[in-house]
Amino acid sequence: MNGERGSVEMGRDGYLPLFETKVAKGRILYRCYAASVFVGIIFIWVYRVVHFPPAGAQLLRRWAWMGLFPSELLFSFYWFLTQLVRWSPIYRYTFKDRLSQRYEEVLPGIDIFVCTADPRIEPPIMVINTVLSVMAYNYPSQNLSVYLSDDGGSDLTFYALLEASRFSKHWLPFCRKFSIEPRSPAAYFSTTSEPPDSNPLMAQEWLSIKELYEDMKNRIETTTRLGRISEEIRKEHKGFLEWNSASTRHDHQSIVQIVIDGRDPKAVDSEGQPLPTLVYLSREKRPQYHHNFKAGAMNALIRVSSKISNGSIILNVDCDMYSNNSESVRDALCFFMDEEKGHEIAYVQFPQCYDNLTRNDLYGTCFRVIIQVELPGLDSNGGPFYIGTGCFHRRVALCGMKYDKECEREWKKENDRRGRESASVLEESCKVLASCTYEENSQWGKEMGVKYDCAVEDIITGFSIQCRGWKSVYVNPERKGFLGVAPTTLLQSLVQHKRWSEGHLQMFLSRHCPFIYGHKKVPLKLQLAYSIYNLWAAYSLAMLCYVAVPSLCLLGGISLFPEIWSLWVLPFAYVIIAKHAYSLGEFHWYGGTIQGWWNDQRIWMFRRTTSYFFAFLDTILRILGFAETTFAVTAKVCDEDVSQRYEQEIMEFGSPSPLFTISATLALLNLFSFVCGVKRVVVDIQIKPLESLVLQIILCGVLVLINLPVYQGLFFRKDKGTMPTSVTYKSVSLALLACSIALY
Ligand SMILES: O=c1ccn([C@@H]2O[C@H](COP(=O)(O)OP(=O)(O)O[C@H]3O[C@H](CO)[C@@H](O)[C@H](O)[C@H]3O)[C@@H](O)[C@H]2O)c(=O)[nH]1
Ligand SMILES: [Mn+2]
Repeated sequence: MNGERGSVEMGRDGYLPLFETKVAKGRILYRCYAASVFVGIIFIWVYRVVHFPPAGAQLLRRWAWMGLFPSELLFSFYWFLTQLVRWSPIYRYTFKDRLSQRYEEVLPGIDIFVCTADPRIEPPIMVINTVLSVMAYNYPSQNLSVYLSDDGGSDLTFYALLEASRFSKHWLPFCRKFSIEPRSPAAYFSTTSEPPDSNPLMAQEWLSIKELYEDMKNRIETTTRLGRISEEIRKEHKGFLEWNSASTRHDHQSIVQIVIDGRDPKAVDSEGQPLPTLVYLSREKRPQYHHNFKAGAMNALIRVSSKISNGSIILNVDCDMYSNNSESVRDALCFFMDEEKGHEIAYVQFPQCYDNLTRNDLYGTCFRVIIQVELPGLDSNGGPFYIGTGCFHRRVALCGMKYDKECEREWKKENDRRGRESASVLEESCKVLASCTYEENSQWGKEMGVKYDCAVEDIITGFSIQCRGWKSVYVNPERKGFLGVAPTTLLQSLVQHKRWSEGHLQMFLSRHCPFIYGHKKVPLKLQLAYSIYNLWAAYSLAMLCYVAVPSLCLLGGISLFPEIWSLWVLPFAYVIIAKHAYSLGEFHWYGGTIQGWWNDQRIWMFRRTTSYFFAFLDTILRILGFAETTFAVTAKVCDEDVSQRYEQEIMEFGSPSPLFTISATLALLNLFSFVCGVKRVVVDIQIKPLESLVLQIILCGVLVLINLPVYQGLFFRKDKGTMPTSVTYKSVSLALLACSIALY
């Protein structure tokens, strides 16, 4: 995987940098390939122009041509952009031993934000596992503060956090003593299910800590199932008084509870070592105020934390993204504290990885190629984007400050930042900072903090930081920094992509468009790289055209591609084969299976024809004022049988959704066309027209192959995850309708 180490950067004047950057190898070969494909693409364009059906020709054929050609142009543009990020990817490596030699005594304060929104689909036990994993970083506890933002405003989550604070007194020493990984108890006990025999001392403690954990887990899960906090528990902490009978998720005052006050000399673990500060925050919610989803939560966190601990580095994780590597903080600091380049870095992004992936990754969630090629490519083009989780920020940059060469950070002054106010006074004053009215007539959500009014608040925020002159870096250490929960059903995955592609398109069409907002502020190649993702939704039209038009024309015997014996076939064949062979090679090189690649192709087709298409429509509607930005939170739990099918890599349809109707209709349409095309070959044996339809028959055949799971879901499966009958009826009728229109 790390075969791509190229030139090594050396420090000048004996100065040893805290990180190094290596350029990917084998680029010459790659560039030759890219150039040859490019030539092929040009030939395809020429073919399309030269063979444009003349005015007298079939009208349908002209129309189809006018659909295909722009689609091909769009695909070519997309291909061109994706080559830009492959041109010279770079990889970063850190020197943590140098960091601790130079800076161990003056390490900066780190504030860690964990966001949760709904205790039903983000179970409190999962949330606190993430909290515990970040409390247990290999980092001085007095410099670490963990904030849990609960947009669900749930006393169940608060209760779980209290339990976690007690458990942490034993968990943190255990992690420290035996240097275990990962430090989320759930993840640790699932990877290490037996006490290690090699170390009898550890085995003893392992058993007792496991028992403590299981007890806590049972208590939390019982309470969560019950759905309310018993009177006895209520008496245990003053915090519960913040919930009264009138408060609901969408209507309650701000709640700030400093569960562990790191300044308190009594806040120590079972070995007398200090504990990190731990804060529960649920910002005020009122029906008449828009809460701006996760962006709103982040901004409340930024303000509240500035009052309590004011760490100069902020780490932000989603509630399912536990820390899988206790060294990540130090990895990130190697960038920020590097004497030569550190002062210009605004954020350090880790990839978003998952711990519940199956071997062939049916829903293509792991983004293998994006994580291992495109993000390193973005890094070399001007900096990766901020992807909302697993990202370390410099506080001032996140708050809206412009990069300024003059203002290099003095890390040494950081440590005497703590105020003397008591915890309860702090709690009261923080409530104001987390209130609905605080942001009225302010720059929050605009020039300060995380930006509002975009479904991908993270991307747009990161981009504006880059436009203010800051750099960002991407780091993907051997041991993954963070692991989360990937969606386990097709619908969840498609809905997530709808949100993303919609947000991206929204960004492209807003004043934050990379080409406008970024003009002269970031390199052109970075603007182009953002457009790859910004235009996801727009490519849906090209894809829809390509999966429907040639098949429909096949039914009517209308030819859209060169005859099989013509030389014009060559560029088509070359481009298609070379592109896919390369993509398969790339996928495999970075550890994917062949089946995984095939699944990936399928899911991209689904996304483009459904999620991105709906995102496109919704964006247009929103611009016209008919729809609002929403944020459908991805579920992190599912039923037993759903998760079993997920493990077996059986595609989950289950619930009726217009997204499924589209993909099923397209799948059936291709099936009918393919059958009809093959019938022409076998029964009619008309050689001449056949020759001009061969490419269409092949295309259609490939589409049928890739859609096999859809036919299974429509007709052959009996389990609960099959296609709902309503979808089957709708799609069959729609496909038949389309076919009959094409035939007559
Ligand atoms: O009103 C809200 C909605 C969501 N969240 C939290 O935001 C996080 C991300 O939500 P999730 O449903 O898991 O979305 P994903 O699609 O997995 O999230 C990715 O994409 C989002 C933007 O679309 C980013 O905000 C996320 O950080 C990024 O991981 C979760 O921790 C939620 O609890 C809130 O705090 N408040
Ligand atoms: Mn998520």
